[in-house]
Amino acid sequence: MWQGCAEPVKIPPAQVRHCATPLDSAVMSAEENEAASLLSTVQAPGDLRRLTAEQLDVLAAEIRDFLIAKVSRTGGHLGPNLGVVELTLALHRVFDSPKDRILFDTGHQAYVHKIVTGRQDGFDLLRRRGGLTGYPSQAESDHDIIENSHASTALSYADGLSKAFALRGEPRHVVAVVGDGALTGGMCWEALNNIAAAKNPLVIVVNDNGRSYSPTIGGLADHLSKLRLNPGYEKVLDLVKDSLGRTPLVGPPLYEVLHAVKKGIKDAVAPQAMFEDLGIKYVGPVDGHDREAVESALRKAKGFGGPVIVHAVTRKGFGYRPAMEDEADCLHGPGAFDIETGRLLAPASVKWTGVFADELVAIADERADVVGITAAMAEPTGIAKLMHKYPERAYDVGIAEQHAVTSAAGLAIGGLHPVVAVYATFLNRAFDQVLLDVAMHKLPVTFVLDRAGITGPDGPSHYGIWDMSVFGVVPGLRLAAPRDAQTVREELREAVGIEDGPTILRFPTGSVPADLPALRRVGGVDGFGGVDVLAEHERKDVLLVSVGAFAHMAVEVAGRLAEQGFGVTVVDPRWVRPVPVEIVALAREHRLVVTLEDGVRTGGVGDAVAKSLRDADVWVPLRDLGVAQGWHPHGSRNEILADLGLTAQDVARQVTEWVSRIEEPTPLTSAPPARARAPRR
Ligand SMILES: Cc1ncc(C[n+]2csc(CCOP(=O)(O)OP(=O)(O)O)c2C)c(N)n1
Ligand SMILES: CC(=O)[C@@H](O)[C@H](O)COP(=O)(O)O
Ligand SMILES: [Mg+2]
Repeated sequence: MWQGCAEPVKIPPAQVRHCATPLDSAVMSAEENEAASLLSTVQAPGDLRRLTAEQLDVLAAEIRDFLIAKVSRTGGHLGPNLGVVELTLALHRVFDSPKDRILFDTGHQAYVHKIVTGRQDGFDLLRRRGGLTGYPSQAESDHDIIENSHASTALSYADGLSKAFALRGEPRHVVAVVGDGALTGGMCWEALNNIAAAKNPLVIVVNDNGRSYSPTIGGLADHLSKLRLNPGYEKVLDLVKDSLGRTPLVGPPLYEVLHAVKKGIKDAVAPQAMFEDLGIKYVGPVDGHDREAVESALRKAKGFGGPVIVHAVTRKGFGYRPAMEDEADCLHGPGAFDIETGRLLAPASVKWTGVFADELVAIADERADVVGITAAMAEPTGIAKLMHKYPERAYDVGIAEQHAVTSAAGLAIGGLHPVVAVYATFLNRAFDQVLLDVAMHKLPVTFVLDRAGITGPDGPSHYGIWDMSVFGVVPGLRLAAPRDAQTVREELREAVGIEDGPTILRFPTGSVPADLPALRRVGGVDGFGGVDVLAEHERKDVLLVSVGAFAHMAVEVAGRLAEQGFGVTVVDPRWVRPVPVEIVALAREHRLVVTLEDGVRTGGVGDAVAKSLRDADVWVPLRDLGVAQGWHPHGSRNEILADLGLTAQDVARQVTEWVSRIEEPTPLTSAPPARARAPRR
């Protein structure tokens, strides 16, 4: 099985300058690059069609220079895009976008598409506020369609789009580029089943670089590697045809006989039966870095008149040695990096993920029943640390979150305690599995949601802001939001200690803040639960319920209000869903309750606390702060939080305004005051 990014295949001369030496400094500077003759002349796909083969080779090299120079500054998906330079040039030469529609699955590999569709100037602000998004964007270009960065959706879009064109009688081609990793997602197979049945013209380009982050797992990956390692069926047939064609008399009829038994030949030279048995023609495998070969395969597919797969074999990080030699993930999505070495520029720091990974391994040392599951993201989620120490107790299921959850249910039924680690946003697609396959069966499965809350550069489809609302409705599910490293360790242990239902732990992207010890803990039983008091004052004007990583901000807010004479009690519920009973008791002692969460307000912790107070007949006014419902643009995490008013300064100002509007309680000399009316929202 191919393990690295640096599989020994021929490197076209025009690309050699990035591979001459490990420290090859031939990469042009951004300024030189901008002056590059060919790249600056390409503003639309039509410009590609007037270039010669030699010019296109030089253009491919210039695009690689451009990608390395730009992404080294902004960070982004370098490896995937270096791998699709020739493929994308071929696509835009063979098909006529936007009349023909080119869809990119996941969309992280669409930088070259953006470069050749008039957006080179935007790369200085790639994934930054006001700049290009890291994925296709309809607002940026009518060449773009899928904005969702979640994998395995493109074939379903393509199925629908091709049906629409067929029904409307529009002679437009639909092309979907899907990675071998994305192909491990179940939706792809639901789509292939329908695509085969519909028989509409549809070109599926499998961009097979053998990797998601790490080498792609599973039977499909093995099948693709068999195809990769076999000479292309078409090449063999062409060879047979040529040689037989030159044989007088016997030749041509014999070729026809051979062609008639092509099934046998195919199985022999290119076992792609799986696709053909599905009713989808297969073309390839083709060297995805040989642009002319790719164009030839695409033209063949374009003219086929039905669903057809073009299997392109590429290399992630192609043409840039530090990426090709990066065993972890071929520089899949680095932050800013040094061009000479490929090493990240950001100083090392303790990340939330690392704290989780270390504690998971420590727990696994003590408990043989604890196992880990990742959906093709072992390194990014920290499961890799468990995988290295206990390879038999960590499972990479591919980009298959729904399967991951129900497989975890199976593991739990089998007597184990699975820890499923995914990014918060990706668990959305497995809601039904969490609800009915895990929770309804009261199974001990722990979900660890990394990148919870506003993440930033990846934009709205990556924001992990729905989990506390969506999973808060699951009966028997308990959800914790640690505030620092110490509470990650504590709450992870509490979670794996729960055997009668699912648990969720959620924490944001990036570096973990300093530990914030509690002044005291209220409630909690047998080492589980309890609400931590982080700050308090002799006055009890405001109960500030701070969720997870917002704790430091909340304590700063309390300090700001104390300067104005208002007393704020800051509490961290730790387990936020269901709402701890202690919160209701604490609310009774205050004049105003404010909740603060890195998640959508709708159905979030604030709404849940308000409901708890109502149910307990506690009529203290409550205001909730969190992420407004909507599609928030990309930017840095702090920029987006500031846009949402989620900064200490904004929160302090808002709380001051609210508490100032509530009359001070008058000493009880007459009938108890009428119920305080919650301020109009
Ligand atoms: C549902 C979902 N799960 C996980 C991810 C994270 N992710 C982004 S790219 C990627 C690997 C994709 O591999 P592949 O489709 O082969 O594309 P390549 O990067 O190799 O070009 C993963 C797992 C995602 N975007 N969507
Ligand atoms: C495309 C995708 O889904 C991932 O590559 C994602 O961009 C990774 O995000 P982080 O950089 O936060 O790990
Ligand atoms: Mg791949």
